[in-house]
Amino acid sequence: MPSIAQARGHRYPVRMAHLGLGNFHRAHQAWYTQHANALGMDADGWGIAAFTGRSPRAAEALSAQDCVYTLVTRAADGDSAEIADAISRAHDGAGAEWEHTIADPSVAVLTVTITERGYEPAQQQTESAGARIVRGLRARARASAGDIALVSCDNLRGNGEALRLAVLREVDDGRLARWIGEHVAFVSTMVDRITPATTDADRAATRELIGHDDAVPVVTEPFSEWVVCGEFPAGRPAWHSVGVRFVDDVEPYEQRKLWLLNAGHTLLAATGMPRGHETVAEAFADPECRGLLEELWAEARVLLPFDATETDAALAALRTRFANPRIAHRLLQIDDGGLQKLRQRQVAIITRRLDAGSEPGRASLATVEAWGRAHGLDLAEALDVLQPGLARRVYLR
Ligand SMILES: NC(=O)c1ccc[n+]([C@@H]2O[C@H](COP(=O)([O-])OP(=O)(O)OC[C@H]3O[C@@H](n4cnc5c(N)ncnc54)[C@H](O)[C@@H]3O)[C@@H](O)[C@H]2O)c1
Ligand SMILES: O=P(O)(O)OC[C@@H](O)[C@@H](O)[C@H](O)[C@H](O)CO
Repeated sequence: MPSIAQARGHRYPVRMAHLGLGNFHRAHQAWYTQHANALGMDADGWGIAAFTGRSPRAAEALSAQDCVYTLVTRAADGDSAEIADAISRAHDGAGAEWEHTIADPSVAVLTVTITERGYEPAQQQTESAGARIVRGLRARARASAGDIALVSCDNLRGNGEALRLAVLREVDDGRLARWIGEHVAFVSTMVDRITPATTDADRAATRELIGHDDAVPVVTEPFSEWVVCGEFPAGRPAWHSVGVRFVDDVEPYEQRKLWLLNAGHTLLAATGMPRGHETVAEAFADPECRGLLEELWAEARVLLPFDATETDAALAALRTRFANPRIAHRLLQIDDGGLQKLRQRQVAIITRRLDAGSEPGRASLATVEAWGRAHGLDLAEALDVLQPGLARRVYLR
């Protein structure tokens, strides 16, 4: 393993950009890119220009150490460290470097992790993620820089299409809309790797592990998965050689991930926090929360197009992942943006079950009820805030 100091000397040429420089990007897309680079199948390798979504802080902190950082893989029985070097430069996404980078013909791929909220129109005067992407694409069209693939890596069903809509909503001129139609591919993906926010204890553990300071390490779990569906008209890293699966239909994988893992997290956050739990592992160890979680999984698994053996294997892996006591995944972090998350998770399960003529699911309703209570709403009000008319569907079956 190179040291941070050695890795700082070498930078891959920027051929990829990323919007939403958070921990997840650094543990997932950047990690797959680094491992593809290490195979040496592509002589130059792929460097990433990473941009922050809302505040410049993450870019400043990462730039201060030449964008090299420690990725700590935290298993139930110990930590291992690798030096991550696929990010070549980091910037504030609000600045002009964003347009320069997106207009660069060497840049073939833009990945995004902008959270579920990032797909909505901007509040007040802030630039929405869609508007920012359009600012970049306008510069690219002007520079005749050619095709690019936009790859959504957020926990959303049909995330490639959701990104396309979020971008097109911000386009007000027909020529640019046509250029986007001809030159921009929107790629959907299922992404999975539990990656909590970094704490001071994580920084101390990293120092212990590597023998020197890293101000911005990322701690993640051993499990990782990326399923991708779409075209890359200008090329991409050799991700297929490092475990990324390319499929014709990503929807079943998205549903499995959203309705088992993410809905499970949301249930543990909504029902675990009022019981005094702070992390996923704590709530998972509470028989009350665990019982509801198992019920939720029973409600969701019947909706999935996988055979019983495959779903059993996914659930067995999830039980191990959620029980990992060394990953301090805070329920408060999962709870943030709960409204948008519940719509993708519990509400999707409830409506699919109602569509199929089944009862809505006790555990899914209990999650909505707990979330509603925390926001001063009763169950019927919470259901209608999440989806107008849903309470009527649930009660008048
Ligand atoms: N952390 C995980 O375990 C994990 C796993 C799978 C998928 N994801 C996806 O990645 C997203 C980011 O997770 P993270 O752990 O990196 O979070 P983070 O808090 O570390 O980073 C979030 C990033 O998104 C940007 N962002 C937030 N709201 C935005 C908006 N409205 N417009 C543009 N950019 C915005 C922020 O500026 C920041 O760069 C999640 O919301 C989820 O959709 C995360
Ligand atoms: O990342 P969010 O904020 O969309 O949701 C919180 C968790 O459910 C999520 O981060 C999972 O840990 C992740 O999706 C695992 O791959």
